Order: sequence, then C-alpha cells, then structure tokens
Amino acid sequence: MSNVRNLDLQLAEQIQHRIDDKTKPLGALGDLEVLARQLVLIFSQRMDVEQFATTRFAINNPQLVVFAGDHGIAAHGVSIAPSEVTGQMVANFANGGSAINVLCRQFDWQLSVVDCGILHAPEPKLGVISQRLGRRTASFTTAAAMSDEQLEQGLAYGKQLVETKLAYNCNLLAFGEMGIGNTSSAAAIFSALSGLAPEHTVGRGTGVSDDVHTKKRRLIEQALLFHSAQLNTALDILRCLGGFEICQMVGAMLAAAQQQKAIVVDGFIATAAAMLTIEMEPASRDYMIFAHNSGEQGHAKMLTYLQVKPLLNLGLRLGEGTGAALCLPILQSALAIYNDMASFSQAQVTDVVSA
Ligand SMILES: O=C(O)c1ccc[n+]([C@@H]2O[C@H](COP(=O)([O-])O)[C@@H](O)[C@H]2O)c1
Ligand SMILES: Cc1cc2nc[nH]c2cc1C
Repeated sequence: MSNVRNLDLQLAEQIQHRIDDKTKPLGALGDLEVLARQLVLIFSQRMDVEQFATTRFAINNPQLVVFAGDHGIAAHGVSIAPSEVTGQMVANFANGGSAINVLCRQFDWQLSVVDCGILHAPEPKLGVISQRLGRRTASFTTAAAMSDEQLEQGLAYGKQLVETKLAYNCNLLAFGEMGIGNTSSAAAIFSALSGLAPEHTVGRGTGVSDDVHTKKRRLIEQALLFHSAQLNTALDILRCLGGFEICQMVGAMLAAAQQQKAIVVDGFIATAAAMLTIEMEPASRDYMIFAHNSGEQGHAKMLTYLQVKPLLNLGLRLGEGTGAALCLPILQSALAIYNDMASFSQAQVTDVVSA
C-alpha cells in the first residue's frame, strides 16, 4: 500500500522550457535551476494549466521542526556530553538562545520544538510540543531501542503534527533534531540499510576523541550483530536502532510527502530518517531537498548512497536544523528566478546559440 505519489511530471517539460528560455546560457544557474524545477513541480501538482500559467510560485509559511529525543546508548559515553544536555538545549531552544533560533529569526522560519522523549522534560510553560514516548530509548547494544507500541505511537505523533499543527497554508517543511547520542543511532541505521560496515558510517558526532570514536564503533558493531536476525525492514531497523526523535521525523516526513509538501532535510541524523522514509515510501524522495553536506564523516556517504546532491557544504555538524535553515534564501532565489527573470523574447536578447 503506497500513500505517497510520485511527482506528476505532466508540467515538467513546460517548467524546464521556461527555465531554459531565461536570459542566460543554458544551465548557467546550475543547481538553482534544478531547485526551481523541483519546487515548481511540487507546488504545481494539483493545478490546472491555466492556474499554472498565471501563478507566481512562492514558499508559504516555511516551518522548521526540531525533534528532540534521548538515547540509551548515551549512557556508554559515546558523546562529548551526557543525556542531560538534550533537555538543557531544548530549554535553550524554547528561550530563543540557540543557533537554530538565530537562523530562524533571520530567515523568518516558523520554528517548532518537539519533545519526543527526553530525560529531563522542559516545563510546559516553555511552549515545547510534548509528544513523549518515554524518558529515553533503551541502549540498542543489548535490546531493541523501542517497543512496537512506541514505534507505532511515534510514527502517529509525527504524522499528526504535520496534519494538524503544521499543515495550514504551509508548503515547505524542514527537519532538524537534537539528541545526545543520536549520531550512534543514525550510523547504525545507515549501516543496517546500506550494508556498509560501521568503520565507514560511524563518525565523531559532537567531536569525540579517538578512544571514544573506537568505543562507539565497537558498540555499533556489537549492536548490529545482536540485532542481525531482526533488521529486515525499515520498521524493524527503526524499532531496533532508532531514536524517539528519528521515529517521529519519519512519521512527519511520510505525512509531508503524502501531502506533497517540499521537505528540507538537515544533516546526518535527519538524513538517516529520510533514508528510512524513502525505504518505506520510495516516491517520498521526489519531495526532498538535501540541505547540506555535514561535517559528520558518514554524511557524504549517505548522500552518495541516496544519489542526491546537497545544496551547501559548510562543514556544519551541529544539527538542530541549522543547515536546512540556511537554505531558505537559496530556495526563495530559485523561485524568484523562475517567476521574474526575463525570457529571451521579453528582453529582446537574440542570437544566443546553445551547444
Ligand atoms: O546534523 C549533523 O550532521 C550532526 C552531526 C554531528 C552532531 N550533531 C548533533 O550532535 C548531537 C549528536 O552527537 P553525539 O556525539 O551526541 O552523537 C545531536 O544533538 C545532533 O543534533 C549533528
Ligand atoms: C551544546 C550542544 C548543542 C547541540 N545542538 C545540537 N546538538 C548539540 C550538542 C551539544 C553538546
């Protein structure tokens, strides 16, 4: 049963023609042209030809969601910080002091923060959306990270969030996360999906030492062996190795793709969620924009595995959705070019030949 439709390509040729007919050498705006085509295709899905011809395409009410969750694996000391820091950072998000707050204010993203299950829940008055699945996952070295019920509830919470709180007049959603230990979970998911050994997928996360990096890799090798008979489907992989925030991201990405919204994917952990989403619903990839190539060593490999090209390469390795947030002006530029740039005939530019 597939709930996500591939993009209807009926208007694709017209869109490409309009881009090619702008006053520039063919393809000279590079990836901005690729983005314009993808965004206009997504935003024109249910339009008739007349509406399509007269519409100025725009990003409406862009929403960025940070999903936060704590991880049992963190108790093994695989990060530069303990799990308590997840809750402290969520309070920082709620108080407006983190990197993602600064970037969301700068670019006019609507920011939401979701507590998917963190060790120290913030006070309700801080306005964090509470969709808790527990205090933190089980350490996936010796147990499934979550139960079947938590998995199901997490997917449902993510879906509900998109369908109720975020749906209104918003055509673009960005996904970020926070969770001490979650690069371990994301690396394990990547290994399980791709078959790549942990030495290729496990990186330094928040910036751990050589010794901690080695311990982290060994723990993930151990976990993959422990679960090897179970890791048959994307749902199994998510249940055995995932995090509460990764689970809710998958539910929300599935719902966003189903509603044919553009999906901006942030770094290593958000891309692990995107990989699971694509595994469950391959058509969801049509709606995804990969914001950046993170500094986390496995991220470039994930992007290669997915055969996608990220927009930015700034060495960011913070998470929170910061790479995704930075893309908004580029996405807006792609649409501005599409809407406003003159064609050859409008500008009376003649005699340009293409190879
Ligand atoms: O987005 C990324 O590519 C990324 C790369 C490295 C670290 N992070 C962030 O750092 C935290 C996880 O790192 P760690 O070392 O605790 O596994 C988590 O809060 C992520 O948001 C994020
Ligand atoms: C301070 C801090 C901020 C973060 N933001 C996302 N992950 C993080 C991890 C740490 C440790």
